[in-house]
Amino acid sequence: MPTETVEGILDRALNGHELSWEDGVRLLKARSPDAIAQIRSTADQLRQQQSGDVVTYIINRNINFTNICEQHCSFCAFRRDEGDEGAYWLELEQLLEKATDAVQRGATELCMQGGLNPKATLNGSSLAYYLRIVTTLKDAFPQLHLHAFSPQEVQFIAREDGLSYATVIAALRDAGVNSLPGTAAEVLDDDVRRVLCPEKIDTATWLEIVGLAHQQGLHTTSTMLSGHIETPEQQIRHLDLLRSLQQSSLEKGYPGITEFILLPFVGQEAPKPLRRRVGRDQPVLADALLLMAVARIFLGRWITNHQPSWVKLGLAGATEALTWGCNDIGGTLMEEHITTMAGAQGGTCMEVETLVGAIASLDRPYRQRDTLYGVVSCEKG
Ligand SMILES: C[S@@+](CC[C@H](N)C(=O)[O-])C[C@H]1O[C@@H](n2cnc3c(N)ncnc32)[C@H](O)[C@@H]1O
Ligand SMILES: Nc1c(NC[C@H](O)[C@H](O)[C@H](O)CO)[nH]c(=O)[nH]c1=O
Ligand SMILES: N[C@@H](Cc1ccc(O)cc1)C(=O)O
Ligand code: SF4
Repeated sequence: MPTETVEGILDRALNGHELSWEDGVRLLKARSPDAIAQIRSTADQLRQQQSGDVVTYIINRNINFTNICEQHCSFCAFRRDEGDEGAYWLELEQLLEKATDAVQRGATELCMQGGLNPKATLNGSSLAYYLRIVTTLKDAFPQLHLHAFSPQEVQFIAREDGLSYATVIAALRDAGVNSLPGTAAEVLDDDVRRVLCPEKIDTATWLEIVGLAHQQGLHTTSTMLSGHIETPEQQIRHLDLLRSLQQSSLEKGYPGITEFILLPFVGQEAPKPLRRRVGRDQPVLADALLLMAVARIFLGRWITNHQPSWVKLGLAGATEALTWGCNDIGGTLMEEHITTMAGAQGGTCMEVETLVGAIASLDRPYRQRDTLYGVVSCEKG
């Protein structure tokens, strides 16, 4: 059978057909400027059909409560051993101060994740320690959305305390966690994971924990760490797994994945072996843009919110991504450590005026959203 043209594949996508893995790989391997322009234009049309012209943003704050981590992911410049220079572990009062400041600045969300610190326990329990963080913040700010703890952190707590994933997720939820970040996905391919994050949960476990979070009534986001050793085939396999997981969660009437965020690898200060192997310090914008466009086309109606990372691509790069299928510019973040420590150039904080200015520069309307893409009322409180 002759291979279908890129145009043929894009036509099918525009007509609402689901693309196969082969179709996706074909698109990602396109090299001619014409084909790439067609992919961009299709992603932009689908963005328009699926989420309209409005570009959303969120007022949120990152809090990374510790960088002490027992794992050694080969891309991670954030982690430290206890006692290392730069190792930190925030007290509850410091978390409360940061949350108070965030609320005063209009935040609706705290995005919280950290290192995997076996000493972070309360009465010998890792879960009790995490629950105390959650209840402390929620008691002070019940209205604040806690978007917290990656599937890897859920597995860490479960392992430390000998509990099931479902028990951990339910306890976090009952204490006030409102949704889970879909980090630790990296590339959902166990060959890639053996090199990138050999100590992390495997592909099946990531999918299991995110599926369980949905089953327990929590939305999650989804991410991909791109631009290191992975192949186009592995990138599409990752998107395919996200799409199937979303189909299965929504079919059962569970909440699902709210958005897809591409996280291009920043190598500058990353540990030397991977940095040398990848051979570049900053992401290649053109590669990230093409992948974001293909993600919009491939995920189709199943995941309709797409966010670039201004931390990793810079605000100009993230703004350009809004014309390659993205419909959200992300959060104000207020602070960012993980990729900034890896040498990211995009900055650590954005003012609302800066984000909406970037959106307006494309003549697109903007709107503040909450974590689940709901409307945030204009009243300031
Ligand atoms: C640092 S972890 C924090 C939560 C938890 N320790 C975990 O690994 O799930 C959050 C995510 O940051 C991203 N990240 C870390 N280092 C990065 C780098 N050098 N470039 C781009 N993204 C990075 C990875 O995708 C990782 O899953
Ligand atoms: N928090 C980081 C993001 N994006 C996440 C959003 O800000 C937000 O938490 C999510 O959309 C849920 O509402 N992207 C990064 O590259 N780095 C971050 O630290
Ligand atoms: N994935 C997180 C955001 C995030 C991404 C990259 C990071 O380094 C940190 C946080 C989310 O779901 O919102
Ligand atoms: S990515 Fe997360 S688990 Fe891996 S070393 Fe960094 S902080 Fe630890």
